[in-house]
Amino acid sequence: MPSALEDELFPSTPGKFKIERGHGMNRQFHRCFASTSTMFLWALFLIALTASYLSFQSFVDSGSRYFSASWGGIQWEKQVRNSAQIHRSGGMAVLVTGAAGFVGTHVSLALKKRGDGVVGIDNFNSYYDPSLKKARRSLLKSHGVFIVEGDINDNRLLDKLFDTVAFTHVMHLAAQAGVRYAMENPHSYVHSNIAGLVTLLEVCKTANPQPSIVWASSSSVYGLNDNVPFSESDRTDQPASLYAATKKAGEEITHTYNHIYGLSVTGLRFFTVYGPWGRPDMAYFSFTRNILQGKPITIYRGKNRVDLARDFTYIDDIVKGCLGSLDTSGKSTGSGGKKRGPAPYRIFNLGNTSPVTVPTLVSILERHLKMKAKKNFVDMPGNGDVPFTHANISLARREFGYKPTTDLQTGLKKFVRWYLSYYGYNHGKPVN
Ligand SMILES: O=C(O)[C@H]1O[C@H](OP(=O)(O)OP(=O)(O)OC[C@H]2O[C@@H](n3ccc(=O)[nH]c3=O)[C@H](O)[C@@H]2O)[C@H](O)[C@@H](O)[C@H]1O
Repeated sequence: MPSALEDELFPSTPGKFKIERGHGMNRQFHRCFASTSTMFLWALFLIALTASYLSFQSFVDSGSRYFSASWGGIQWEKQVRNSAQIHRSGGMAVLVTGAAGFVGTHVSLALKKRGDGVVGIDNFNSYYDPSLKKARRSLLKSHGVFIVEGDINDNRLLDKLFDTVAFTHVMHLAAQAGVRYAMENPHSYVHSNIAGLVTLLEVCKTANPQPSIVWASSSSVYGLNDNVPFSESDRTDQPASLYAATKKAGEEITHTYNHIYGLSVTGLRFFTVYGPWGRPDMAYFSFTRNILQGKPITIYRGKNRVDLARDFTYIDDIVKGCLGSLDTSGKSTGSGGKKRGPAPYRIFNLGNTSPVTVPTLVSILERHLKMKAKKNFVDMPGNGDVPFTHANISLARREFGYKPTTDLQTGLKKFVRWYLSYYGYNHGKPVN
């Protein structure tokens, strides 16, 4: 015989109540009460079931994150320590964020070649083809540089890295780059350029000893400034894109950490960096790809059909600027999260000082590729672009002898040579 409760919870047929259970007000009331409590118990049961499913799911998620973490363990620590070994007297141990990126790869290589210790960190995101980032990683690996796969928002990983190596410097190049993409995916800029930066600074501030920090700001912070050439003292409170706004915010945020915690900080305003192993999202790179594939390219034009111009800067010059900044960065003064005295806070333009228009860039590429571009000229859409950039580099020259030596013609020649060999072209034709 089923109990009364069982009977209520699991009525054998829905019509059963009507037929078997009584008549009159009392019965009606009982029936109503019984069905309400049944529903209530069912609801409780379902809630409990959902809650246990969700907590199981989160256990599985965190468990798999833990077990599939691509960092940690004795072997991993050994790789990190080996990569960080210094092979010259007075050398530095540098943590390079965004090491599988364009600038990150070149800077890591240059540091390693002169005997500094280098450990990279990169999240290998898919903003552009991750296979290019993996190829850069292989290049670095062949020179003894180890890149940890992880995100700068992961403070446990950063803490672990600082526990493993007493980094003297951080070269912070990890960022969400690209001016126009900010309209498509604004949150990725906040995630990397703001939240990631703060996570990194929090770890650096408590590290003992504190490292000196050199990081990538951008020429885009000048925004609508029209003082030419752009000097570090010019106004930077009129950003034209969210990308620029996050880089400007980075300058303010790093200033705060310098002021409160005594971190030595140098911000570098890069001017449209180009060269071998570059970024496929940038104009010179995507133009090259399209010209070779016979596809049209879009060339933006400013107000009154004025050509846009950029102070294109070759990667080797930028690398010299980065190394010069690291070498002259001065020490952080804090320890255990406390400031012990004032520390350097610096900002430098790293540009080329000779702006070139975008149509001229295209004609140089046509010459090197020996192919004509199919050009579509369109009015510059309101997507964050600025009409021109032009760097005054006298501060960097004075401070660490920064002197760019590669003009666009020469730099693009080197880029095209790399492009053709990397993507397997022979005399302009793809090699199968
Ligand atoms: O100095 C910086 O701080 C930034 O430099 C770079 O931004 P930009 O100077 O905008 O470079 P890039 O995209 O190559 O466009 C170059 C020119 O081609 C024009 N452009 C672009 C695309 C296109 O299809 N057509 C076109 O005319 C375009 O209008 C522009 O005039 C970095 O990407 C950025 O991450 C940041 O580091």
